[in-house]
Amino acid sequence: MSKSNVREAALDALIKIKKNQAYSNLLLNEIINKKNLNEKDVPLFTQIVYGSIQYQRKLDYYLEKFSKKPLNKLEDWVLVLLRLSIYQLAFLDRVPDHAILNEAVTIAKKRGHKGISGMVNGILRSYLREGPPDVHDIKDPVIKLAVQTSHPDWMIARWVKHYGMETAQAIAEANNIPPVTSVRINLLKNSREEILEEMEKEGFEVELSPLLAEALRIKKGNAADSAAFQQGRISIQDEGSMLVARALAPEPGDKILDACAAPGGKTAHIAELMNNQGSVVSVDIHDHKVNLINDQAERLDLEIISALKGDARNLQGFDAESFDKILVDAPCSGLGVIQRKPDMKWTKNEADVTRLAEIQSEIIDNVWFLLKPGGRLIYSTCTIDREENESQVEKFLKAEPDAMSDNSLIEKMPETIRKGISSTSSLQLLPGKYGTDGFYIASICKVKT
Ligand SMILES: C[S@@+](CC[C@H](N)C(=O)[O-])C[C@H]1O[C@@H](n2cnc3c(N)ncnc32)[C@H](O)[C@@H]1O
Repeated sequence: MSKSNVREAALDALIKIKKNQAYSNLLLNEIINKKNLNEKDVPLFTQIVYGSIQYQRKLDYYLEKFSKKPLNKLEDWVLVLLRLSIYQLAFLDRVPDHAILNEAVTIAKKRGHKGISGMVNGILRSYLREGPPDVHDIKDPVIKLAVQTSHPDWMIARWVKHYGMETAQAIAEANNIPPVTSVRINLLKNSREEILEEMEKEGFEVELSPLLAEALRIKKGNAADSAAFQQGRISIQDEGSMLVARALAPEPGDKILDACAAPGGKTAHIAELMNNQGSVVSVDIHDHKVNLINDQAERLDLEIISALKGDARNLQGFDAESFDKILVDAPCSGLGVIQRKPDMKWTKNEADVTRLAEIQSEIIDNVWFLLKPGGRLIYSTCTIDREENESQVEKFLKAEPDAMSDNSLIEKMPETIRKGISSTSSLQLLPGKYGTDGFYIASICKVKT
């Protein structure tokens, strides 16, 4: 397959992603198969698609300088074609500039009228002649950082407000670095050393996790292809996510409620830590997602998990004070996982944060009565927004007379992380800091009255 076909495939993928408002590996695989892309072309295809989304804001800043029409007046496919072409010119050096320009013009001729191919030609030629506009010319520091690191202004403005300029910059820069892939060892089936040795023999490059005794970091290779994954002896999971089950500290024989459980990553980890003894009731609001929890449980041979459909804002059929520990891994804006899902920068907005914060608060309020006195509730999200995190927990603690922050959380966290946090009952992992996703974890206990 020629490189131009790879670019057409990337164009189709980006148009679909724009239309569906979601980047997904499933969609990329579908296009790879449909377009019959060779294995050797897949990395370039993926890089063009991923990079054009990741750097969209910066690419638009470049395009705005050379386009006579405002970008929102261009047809979707034309804007996408311009973005992917500028992305290659600005960020990739393995294809010569003239080839990128010629192919963009050929695609524009094939899909549109002469005026469009002329416009594409003009914009790209001007970019090549004059080079990208200097981001340093932007006066407003928030907008400058937003363009430099390719984020929406509102997101950067919130991080500056919540964390200050320096940390906001570190977060935004970390979002453009490839994420760490880690796997969780099913310690009921094998030791970490056994898996390390086995995966290395299979050709993977693997490292011990500096944070968790049940985790490995995968430096090279797709862990889903390993025998250990296919035989239910490991799971692919971020280490930040693993720390949530550690914070819950489940013990064999416990009765646990996982109130927002699908696809079941944390549920499965909890059941493994319980040595498959006791019970984990795993609820999710979506029917099809409940099946995913069952699939996990079956794949890993975890028999103590009961998955069911339910709305955690109004759970029926359980006795009050019947659970030893509750996990609320709440639906959230996901702003801690932009490294993995760059499309979220363009699909989420501030209203989503506020809407989700309301749901989160309803969920904690409504599951609280199910916790035994002396029990603990872990509230976690994969976002870094204070409205969904600290503010949520503060509000809950104020409203519930029998709720108290649980200062034993810190003892359950790895030494490296302990050193870097000021609270003993909650922590905010920021992207890039420990090689994890951005996660918030808070521990709340129910006082015995
Ligand atoms: C962050 S995800 C949970 C991830 C999961 N804990 C894991 O580790 O695999 C949040 C989940 O909450 C579910 N959800 C959203 N609203 C809910 C509600 N009102 N009641 C129960 N589940 C809900 C979503 O379907 C989604 O699967």
